[in-house]
Amino acid sequence: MSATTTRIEIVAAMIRDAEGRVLLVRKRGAAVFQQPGGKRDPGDADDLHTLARELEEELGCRMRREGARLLGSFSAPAANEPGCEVVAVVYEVAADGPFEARAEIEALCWVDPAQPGDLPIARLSREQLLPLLVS
Ligand SMILES: Nc1nc2c([nH]c(=O)n2[C@@H]2O[C@H](COP(=O)(O)OP(=O)(O)OP(=O)(O)O)[C@@H](O)[C@H]2O)c(=O)[nH]1
Repeated sequence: MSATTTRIEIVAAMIRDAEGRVLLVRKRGAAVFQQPGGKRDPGDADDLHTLARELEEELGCRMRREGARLLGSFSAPAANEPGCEVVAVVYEVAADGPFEARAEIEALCWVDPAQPGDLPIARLSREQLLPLLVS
């Protein structure tokens, strides 16, 4: 990416179920699935606050701050904004469901990180985040 590439900075979540599958979401009108999360708001106290707010808005679930694990910062070409780069601070977190598609989320799915198959998945998730969970 060049120095002039527009960066989209987000906080993103890896949420796993009892079988180890990872929760992905697809925004309305988008072609690919990606991690739940989103951009920071000025009123957010910290990144976990951003994440809890986004997860509640998008999925109606309650994130647990305790046990949150910072996985790192990752970047890739943005899924929905041509020519932009997404830079994501990513946490593995637990959340209490039920999980349902809300607000701008049209669909959600649980994916085996070792075998995502041919589901359309954003590059950040497919190339960098899902592989972190494969031992
Ligand atoms: N949330 C999220 N965004 C991602 C991921 N991968 C990726 O390329 N992106 C890009 O980053 C953009 C972030 O926008 P967003 O829609 O999640 O942010 P937001 O909820 O704050 O939206 P808003 O701008 O409508 O308030 C997405 O449109 C997408 O192009 C990902 O794993 N999670």
